Amino acid sequence: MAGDHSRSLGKGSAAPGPVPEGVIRLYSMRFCPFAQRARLVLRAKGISHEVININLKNKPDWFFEKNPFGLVPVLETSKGQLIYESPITCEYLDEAFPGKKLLPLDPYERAFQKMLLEYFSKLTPIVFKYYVAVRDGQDTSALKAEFVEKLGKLEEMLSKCNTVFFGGDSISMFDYMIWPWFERLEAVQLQDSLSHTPKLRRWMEAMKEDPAVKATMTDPQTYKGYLQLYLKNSPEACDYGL
Ligand SMILES: N[C@@H](CCC(=O)N[C@@H](CSCC(=O)c1ccc([N+](=O)[O-])cc1)C(=O)NCC(=O)O)C(=O)O
Repeated sequence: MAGDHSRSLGKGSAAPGPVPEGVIRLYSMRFCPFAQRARLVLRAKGISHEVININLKNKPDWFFEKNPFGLVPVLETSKGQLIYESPITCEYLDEAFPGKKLLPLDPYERAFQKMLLEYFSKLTPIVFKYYVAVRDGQDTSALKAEFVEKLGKLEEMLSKCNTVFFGGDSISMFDYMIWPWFERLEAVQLQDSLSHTPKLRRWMEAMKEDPAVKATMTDPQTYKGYLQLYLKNSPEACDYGL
């Protein structure tokens, strides 16, 4: 069965067959933060799954039949149903499978997590832009200031929660939704942005203890190696380190 660390499928590869009964398939890429969201939820809920990695710099034609936008993550069920867009894949997994519910059951708490996620979605492009600017030797001070300011608001939100995690004293969906970007801060040289956010630092330490987080963790050096190739559009990027 294809796993999290399998080589990616590229142009010319045979399309995978139907998904076996009792399993869900994730189309992923080892270094994608959006796909990592789905991998975290699959692990946290103990869902039996297989992973097919896609070479995003040399995509197979058949992949566009899985997602017309050609992006990972995508879920495929044994009934041939396809689900994409990372928050939608994660909510689907939470609803369709038994076990611990990661989204709160209370309608306001659910809405709160979704509002936080909407806010967080404004931070993710800055991380990527910052890394590109560093690589190109550009002045990064404005991007850094914008990131620090937005992180400060997230710190305030966590402070108001008055708990270790955003949804209480145990991990919930929003924590998993944002973790992949925190894991990459060192690789993109933004870790010092956390110097004025003690609550977020404590949250990160607590996150690192979670089994799903541990199982999907990649070291900063490997991320750096991947990002350098990805930004050069190298077809080797997605298989970096294998
Ligand atoms: N809304 C979608 C977005 C999904 C998405 O964009 N996926 C990238 C793969 S991730 C690209 C990547 O490696 C990367 C690395 C670092 C950072 N960062 O540090 O912020 C961001 C992205 C992709 O498939 N791309 C394929 C394509 O663009 O053709 C969702 O929520 O599902």
